[in-house]
Amino acid sequence: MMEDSCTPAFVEAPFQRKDSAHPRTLTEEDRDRLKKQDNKIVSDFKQKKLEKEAQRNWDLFYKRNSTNFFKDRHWTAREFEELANTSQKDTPVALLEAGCGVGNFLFPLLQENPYLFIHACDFSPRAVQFVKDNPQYNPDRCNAFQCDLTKDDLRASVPAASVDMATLIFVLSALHPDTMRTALENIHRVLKPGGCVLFRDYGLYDHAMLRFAPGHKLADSFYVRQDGTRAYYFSTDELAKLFTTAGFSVVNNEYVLRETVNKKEGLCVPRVFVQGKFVKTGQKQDVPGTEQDDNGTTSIDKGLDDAEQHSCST
Ligand SMILES: C[S@@+](CC[C@H](N)C(=O)[O-])C[C@H]1O[C@@H](n2cnc3c(N)ncnc32)[C@H](O)[C@@H]1O
Repeated sequence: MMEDSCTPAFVEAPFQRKDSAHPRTLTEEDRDRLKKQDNKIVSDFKQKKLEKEAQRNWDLFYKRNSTNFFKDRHWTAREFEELANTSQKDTPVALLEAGCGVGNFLFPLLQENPYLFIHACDFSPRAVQFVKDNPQYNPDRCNAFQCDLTKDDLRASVPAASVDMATLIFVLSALHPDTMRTALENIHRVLKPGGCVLFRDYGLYDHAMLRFAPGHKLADSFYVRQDGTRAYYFSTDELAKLFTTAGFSVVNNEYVLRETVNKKEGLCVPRVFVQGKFVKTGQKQDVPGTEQDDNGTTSIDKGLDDAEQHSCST
């Protein structure tokens, strides 16, 4: 199985995979934590403020951390065979990295696969500037631009139906659930017919989700970190529904279980991620009840610090 440079050591967790049923068995303690989170939901007023300040909070995140927070993701070509450099490919492949951050995904990939051209966007202007300032940034192979996936039409920077693949790596979880479909439809417009989205993000009952203290829950599966950035924890079923309603068909969609080492506490923690491949079909389905209900804030016990709350080192 895949190994990642940003995690010193991990082993695949000994959990069972059962179709679309969730693979993790919750303990009494887990259930208790989830119940306590429900006792203190973030107020509507604060929720609206978080939505309004989403861009600012991510920009401040990059102001604090610059390019030092996320480590380069060297695992992606191993996890997604579509990204691998195969000798049969001699024509350029266009890729959109939606929510590119400071380029931890795109620079290793550009190095690995010489046939790729990457359009890379993020709604943090600071993150985009870090990408452009990277010595590896080459405008002949990369087009970095600022964009809010939920508001700005991607076609202003990427020709319609021109992209072979799009990647969403720990990005959709940062959006408010009500805006996820809009973001997917936006990506749909720039994909070629038959083009695909390669997806990896936080999964339901991930360790970080269970560790949120009361006062951090915004809605079902949706939380706010200490720094004001938000995180949604997906089930594979709702992910399938979301992509289907936005005009994609499901090729792969599964939970990925990992154990990561928390160096600070010397602990091995169970992580749950979701990984999938979704292909553009062109037909959108209106599934009733797609929209999430909106409910309306330190962490249980000692709580998680910023690094742990953002941890996605897989
Ligand atoms: C966890 S980072 C992932 C970055 C990158 N994909 C990687 O793998 O390193 C999530 C990124 O999503 C971006 N983001 C959040 N909401 C967004 C939105 N509405 N439009 C565009 N980017 C957004 C954030 O600025 C942040 O850089």
